[in-house]
Amino acid sequence: MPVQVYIDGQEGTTGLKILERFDGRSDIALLKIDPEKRKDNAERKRLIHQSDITFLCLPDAAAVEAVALAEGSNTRIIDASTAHRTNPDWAYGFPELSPAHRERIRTSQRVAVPGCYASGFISLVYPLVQAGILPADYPVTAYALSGYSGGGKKAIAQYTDPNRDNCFDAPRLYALGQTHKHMPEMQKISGLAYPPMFNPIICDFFNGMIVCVPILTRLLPKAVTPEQVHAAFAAHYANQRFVHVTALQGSDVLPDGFMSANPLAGSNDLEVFVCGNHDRILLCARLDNLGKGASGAAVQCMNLMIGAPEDTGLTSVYEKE
Ligand SMILES: NC(=O)C1=CN([C@@H]2O[C@H](COP(=O)(O)OP(=O)(O)OC[C@H]3O[C@@H](n4cnc5c(N)ncnc54)[C@H](OP(=O)(O)O)[C@@H]3O)[C@@H](O)[C@H]2O)C=CC1
Ligand SMILES: CC(=O)N[C@@H](CCC(=O)OP(=O)(O)O)C(=O)O
Repeated sequence: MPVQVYIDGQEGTTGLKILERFDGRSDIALLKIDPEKRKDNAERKRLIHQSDITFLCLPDAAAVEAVALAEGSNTRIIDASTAHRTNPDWAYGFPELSPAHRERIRTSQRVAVPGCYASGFISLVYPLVQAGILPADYPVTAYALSGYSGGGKKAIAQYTDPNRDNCFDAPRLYALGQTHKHMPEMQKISGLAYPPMFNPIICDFFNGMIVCVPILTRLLPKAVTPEQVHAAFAAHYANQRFVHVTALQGSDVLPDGFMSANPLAGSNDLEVFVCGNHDRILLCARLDNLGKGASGAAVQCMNLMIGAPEDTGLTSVYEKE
């Protein structure tokens, strides 16, 4: 019997990407809303109640509303929005963080999909806090590059407008007031005592992302080398299908010295890089903001929840091990 799945927000950037990942699956039966009725609450409620799994690919306020509409049903919800990521009643949808995270996702009625920047950040900081390398009160800073699809339909329309202003040609800093919406989950899930300083940059390419976290080793209570940090990541992510700890990098990061933000586009991969030197270690996470940063992670969570192989419908640029 196929699992009945409804996507609330099926016409949006994330909703459409989830649909793409369902191509060819016979274990799923999709419940589709008439596009004319996509904001009709009675129709949304009917489909949410009819489904076994509902994905929410909506702005935060509409996601909260959808959860209220689901009341009284047994529907399991996977929310791609920011609304429930720090809510203790919801599982945080990042199975590679620990066996406990994977198990909670598998058994939960409510799963929040991590934010794209947060996925990169947490993949770097959580293992080091757990390993006792990074103290909870370390003054963590992060900067990140994102393709414009991370801004949803509105940003895509701005960037693809043939008459756009030339300010869109250049990378643009934003969230300069240090209030980016991913900061609460970055802090809480990583186990940090304070919010990080976080500076995102939106760029003129469709999808792809790098999140960077610099570590000044002289600020750490215990001496640590890049080799030890690399070993901690390798142990933490051993045998994960989608999280890859790349070889320890020297000061020249990649063969030509550049790290591009888009080679994982379309995949559900996340790569961890340990760069820099003994004084200044630079951690980088590279992912597709629409893949492991959104729809890929959402589908991975669903696979766990319905007992399907975790990688069904998901691609990796790495050979299957
Ligand atoms: N893009 C990304 O990289 C990521 C996005 N997310 C999150 O996923 C969610 C969706 O984002 P994204 O796909 O980018 O957004 P989009 O703006 O591309 O799509 C949102 C969709 O929701 C629909 N919608 C809005 N209000 C309602 C409502 N009340 N009832 C039903 N449908 C409604 C919109 O309809 P209409 O067509 O009328 O606009 C639109 O189709 C957001 O919370 C976002 O923060 C998460 C991770 C990454
Ligand atoms: C480039 C860009 O605008 N990115 C979005 C984040 C995309 C994302 O992952 O956001 P949620 O998962 O929290 O919806 C932003 O900074 O608001």
